[in-house]
Amino acid sequence: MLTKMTFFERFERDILSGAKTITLRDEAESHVEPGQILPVSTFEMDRWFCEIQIVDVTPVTLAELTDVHAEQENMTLAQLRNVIAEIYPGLEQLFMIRFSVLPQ
Ligand SMILES: CC(=O)Nc1ccn([C@H]2C[C@H](O)[C@@H](CO)O2)c(=O)n1
Repeated sequence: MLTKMTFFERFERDILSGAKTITLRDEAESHVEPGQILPVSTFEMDRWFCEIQIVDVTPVTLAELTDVHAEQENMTLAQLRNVIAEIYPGLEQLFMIRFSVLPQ
C-alpha cells in the first residue's frame, strides 16, 4: 500500500484549488484505498504541499477516457491524452484515483 503520493509541480495549484480531483496512475501507483489519507509532495523536489483523502480507485483504459475524466483533471481530453503519453508511453491500463484535499 502506498504511504505517500507525488505530483508534478505544475499540477500543485490545480490540486490545492480543487480544480483537479483525479489522477490517472499505472498499476504500481494504484495501491491506495478509499478513506486512506496520504501526504502529497512534489515529484521534482519532494516538497510536501497537502494531504489528500482517497475517495475511490477505478480501473480505466486509455481508450475509455472521456471529457469527464479530462474535466476532473482540469484539462481538455487532448491535453490529458498527451500528458498520459508522456508519463506512461504505450500504457493502456490505467487506474483513476479520485481524491479530496484535506483542509490545512
Ligand atoms: C511519478 C509519476 O508518475 N507522477 C505523476 C503521475 C501523474 N501525474 C498527474 C498527471 C496528470 O494530471 C494525471 C494523470 O496521470 O496525474 C502526476 O502529477 N505525477
